[in-house]
Amino acid sequence: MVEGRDAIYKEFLFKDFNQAFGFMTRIAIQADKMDHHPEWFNVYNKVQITLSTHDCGGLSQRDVKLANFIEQVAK
Ligand SMILES: C[C@H](O)[C@H](O)[C@H]1CNC2=NC(N)=NC(=O)C2=N1
Repeated sequence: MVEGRDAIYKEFLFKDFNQAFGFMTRIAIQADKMDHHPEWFNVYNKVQITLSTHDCGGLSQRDVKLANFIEQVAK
């Protein structure tokens, strides 16, 4: 969870930038298909992702769905 707002957060670490960006690319394609986009920050091998639904000002099923997809890609 994120302090002070209804959102979920997770940090992912990879071997290098190529692995991190490949991960982001797969998420980006799925996110656009879902019309549900992450807030994220990347430095080299680190990707920090926050999910929330701006349209409802909190969490929705779409955040859970995208989070599950991200977990699968991270495996
Ligand atoms: C206009 C557009 O469909 C909306 O703004 C979509 C786009 N992507 C989105 N992504 C997220 N995370 N929350 C939203 O409410 C949202 N809304």
